[in-house]
Amino acid sequence: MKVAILGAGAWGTALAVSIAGRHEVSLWSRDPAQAAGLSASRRNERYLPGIDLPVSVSIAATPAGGLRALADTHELVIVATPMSGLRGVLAALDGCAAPVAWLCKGFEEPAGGSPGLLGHEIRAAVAPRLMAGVLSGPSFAQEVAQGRPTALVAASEHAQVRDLLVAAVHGPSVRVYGNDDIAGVEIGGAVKNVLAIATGLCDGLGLGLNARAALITRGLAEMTRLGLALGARAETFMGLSGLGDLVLTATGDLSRNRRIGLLLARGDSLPQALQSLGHVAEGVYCARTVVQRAQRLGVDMPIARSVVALLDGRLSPADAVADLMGREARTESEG
Ligand SMILES: NC(=O)C1=CN([C@@H]2O[C@H](COP(=O)(O)OP(=O)(O)OC[C@H]3O[C@@H](n4cnc5c(N)ncnc54)[C@H](O)[C@@H]3O)[C@@H](O)[C@H]2O)C=CC1
Ligand SMILES: O=C(CO)COP(=O)(O)O
Repeated sequence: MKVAILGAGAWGTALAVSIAGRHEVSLWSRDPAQAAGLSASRRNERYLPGIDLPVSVSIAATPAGGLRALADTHELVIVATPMSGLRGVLAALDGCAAPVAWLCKGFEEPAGGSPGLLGHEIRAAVAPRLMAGVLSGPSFAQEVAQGRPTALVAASEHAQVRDLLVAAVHGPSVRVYGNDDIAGVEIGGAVKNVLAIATGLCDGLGLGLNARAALITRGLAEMTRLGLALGARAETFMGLSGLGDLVLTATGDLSRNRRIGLLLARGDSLPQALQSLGHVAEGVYCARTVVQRAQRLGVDMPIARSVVALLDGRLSPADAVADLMGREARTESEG
C-alpha cells in the first residue's frame, strides 16, 4: 500500500519506520530544510534520535499548497501534525479520494468563535467530503520505532477507514483494534494529556504512589463524565485510548505532558518547561478548552480545573494539590 504521512515529528517518523517494511511510505515535512536533512542523513535526530529511516521511506517536501496532489497519489493519508496543524491540513485535503486518519491528540485552541474542537469536529467543519478517522492509544513514539509491542485503536464511523488502518499498521509488533466511537477515542486521547500533567506534578512533589493512583482513577472518572456528555460510550474509556493511554502517559517518563508536570513541580515557569521539552505537549494547549467545554455541558472536572489554574499561574504547585485535597467529601460516583 502507498501511505503518505504528513508531519515529520516524533510520532509521524516512528509510524513511518514501523510500517515501512510492508508499505511504500512518503514522509512529508512542511519545512524544506528539515526535509533536506532527513533525505541526506536518513535520520530524524531532532525529533526521534538514534533511529534510521528504512529505504522504503521517501521524504516529501511539497509546499502545503501541493498536499492534495501528494495525497491523490497514495491509498491512505495519515496526518501526524500537532492539533494546531490539523485544521489547515484537512482543509487542504478536502475532496481527496484516499481515506485520511490523524494521530494528534487534543482539542484545538478556540479561535474565531469556534469553541475548540476535536479532530472529527474539525473534519466535519472544514473537510466534510473526507472519509476519515483517528489512530490513537498508548504508544510512545520511541518504543514503536524500536519495534516494541504496542496496541492501538483505529476509530472511525466508516468501516472502510478502520479496515484500511488495520491493513496499514497492524503488524508483528503493533496490534490495531477497531472502534466506531470516534468521539470517545478522541476525548480519551485529549484528556489523558491534561491528567498526565497532574500526575507529573504529584510525582514531582513527592506525594507518593497512593496520590498518583487516586489521580489516575478520579481522572478517568472526569474523562468519562465529559465523554458521556459529548455523546461517547462509557466502555471506550475502559479501553486502550482511555484507561490504557492514561496509565501510560500518567506513569511513563517518556511522556512530554508528564514531564511538564515534573518540571513545574521543581519550580520551572511554564515557558521554561516548554522550552526545555522541545516537543509539543498537547495537554498544555488544550487544558483550558477541556474545562470550558465541560463547564458549558455542566460537567465538573476538578483535576483539569486545577491543572488550568496551575498553567495560568493562578495556583502554585503546592496550592494546586491543596485545592484538590481540600474539596468536600463526596460519594465515589459523584464528581
Ligand atoms: N510522540 C508520541 O509518542 C505521540 C504523539 N502523539 C500525538 O501526535 C501529535 C504529534 O506529536 P509528535 O510527533 O510527538 O510532535 P513533535 O513535537 O515530535 O513534532 C511535531 C512536528 O509537527 C510539525 N508541525 C508543527 N505544526 C505543524 C503544522 N501546522 N503543519 C505541519 N507540521 C507541523 C513540527 O515541525 C514537527 O515536525 C501530537 O498531537 C501528539 O499528541 C500521539 C501518540 C504518540
Ligand atoms: O500520546 C502519547 C502516548 O500514547 C504521548 O504522550 P506525550 O505527548 O505526553 O508524550
